[in-house]
Amino acid sequence: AELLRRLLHAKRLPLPPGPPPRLLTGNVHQLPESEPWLRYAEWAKEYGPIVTLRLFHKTHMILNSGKAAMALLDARSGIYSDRPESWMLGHLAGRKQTMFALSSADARFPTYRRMLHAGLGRQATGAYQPTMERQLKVLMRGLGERPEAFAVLIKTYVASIALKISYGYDVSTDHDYFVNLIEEGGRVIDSLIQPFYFVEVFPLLRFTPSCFPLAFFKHALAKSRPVIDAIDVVPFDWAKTQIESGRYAESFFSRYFSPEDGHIPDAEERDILKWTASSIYSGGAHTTTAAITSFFLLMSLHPAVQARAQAEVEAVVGRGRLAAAEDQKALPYVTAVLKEVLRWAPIAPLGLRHRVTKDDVYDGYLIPEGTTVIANIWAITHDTELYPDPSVFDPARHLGDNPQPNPLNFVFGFGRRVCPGAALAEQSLFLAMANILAAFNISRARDAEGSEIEPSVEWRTGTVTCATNFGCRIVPRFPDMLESLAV
Ligand code: HEM
Repeated sequence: AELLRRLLHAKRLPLPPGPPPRLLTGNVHQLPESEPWLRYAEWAKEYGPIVTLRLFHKTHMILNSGKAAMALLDARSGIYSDRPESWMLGHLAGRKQTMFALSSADARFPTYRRMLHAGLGRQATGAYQPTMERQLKVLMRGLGERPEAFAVLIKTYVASIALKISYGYDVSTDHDYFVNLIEEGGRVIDSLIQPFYFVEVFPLLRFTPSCFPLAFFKHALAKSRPVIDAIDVVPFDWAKTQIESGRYAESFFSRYFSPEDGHIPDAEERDILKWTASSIYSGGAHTTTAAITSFFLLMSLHPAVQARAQAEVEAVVGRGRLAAAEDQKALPYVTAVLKEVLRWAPIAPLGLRHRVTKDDVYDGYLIPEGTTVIANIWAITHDTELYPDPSVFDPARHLGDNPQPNPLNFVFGFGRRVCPGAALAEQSLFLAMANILAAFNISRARDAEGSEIEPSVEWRTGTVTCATNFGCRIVPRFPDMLESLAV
């Protein structure tokens, strides 16, 4: 009765405030084309930590404080863990059952999460150490030989780990067939999300003939579908053939396709395996690549931080071996660098969208069922109450008796949808950062006269953001150290 009373009362409560919408289109005209998280954070100063936007008839709420995000997405995750529907990508492009889009009400949801937890959680990541170490050596030798190619070397390092863990596949070169295939598919998916398609607002448009003026989305789909489908199907078929031939490496795929108890997966189980295995690359590749790229940028800009971290690695690990996951506890400053990189430049600044499945009330405001809820992770990690002087890059804020809140609790998302790859990401980032610090000096790029160039960084706008268009100088500290890294 109390709940009913609360809900009836709730219907009369106001929505959290936001910029005034237009009659039909709502706030569509105010949405910024680039780095929207900055504008949302500005609006929060004017309207409060939760900002309501209306996009045509759909209500969106942006959570701009850690307090609101944790109170709703973590503490009430039972009703805040669904995903909003996407007609274009989910229904029409056939990606409704990817890990990222799957409804939390779907019977498969707990199975997906359980499988990824078992395959990527803290316990499992230890088994991937040899793979990571091998790829790390390839990365470090590559940086020694062609430092100017650092962006592509980072991408290959991350892709190699993801494809080995997911399918047991070895990436051969910087221009690997699988990597190119999945990257191309990812670009096409982005192109289906970025432009605005009317079918998202008027789903009935999906029944119109292709020649109908507003049905141009059908042409985009017809061109994209084969490229998108290949992302999940081609690696799946490859791994299946390997297992059937008896020559395969242990992987997430082999563990479920050919389990120790000899169980033969049925069609439903194979479909589940297809989507979960492919989410490892799709979820892990661009994110981890972007984080290592930010690390290079930030080290080039902050030589004192770099020198302190290098001294720590040298004192604990020395020069005779690579830093391993077990060293992390003894390397608090390097760990603080990792946290600060992800705080200063959160990789998924707006996370992934959640959907509320029941009317809710927070701080005197109504959050109606069906609302799309977005955590502005960038605003949270730049909240002056949590992180004084948030624009200053200072790893020391994470050290001492009173460290500032651990940003890893925000940057990987929230509640039942929290990133299942967080432990793996942390480990591969730690290994890359500690070992690169041990072996290289990173500084600003230089012009022809040898003067340092101030980088003019651009941040790509998308689900995953990444620093682009900057150069840096990467010089081996001890050349003989790289020579000893036989793969
Ligand atoms: C620095 C690296 C990474 C960052 C910053 C990151 C961040 C995130 C965020 C913010 C979400 C959305 C959570 C939410 O909805 O609240 C997410 C989801 C996800 N991430 Fe990550 N991630 C990273 C690395 C990885 C890795 C390495 C993998 C896999 C190997 C991975 C797989 C996934 C998957 C499958 C989801 C979807 C979960 C779901 O919808 O239930 N991520 N990640």
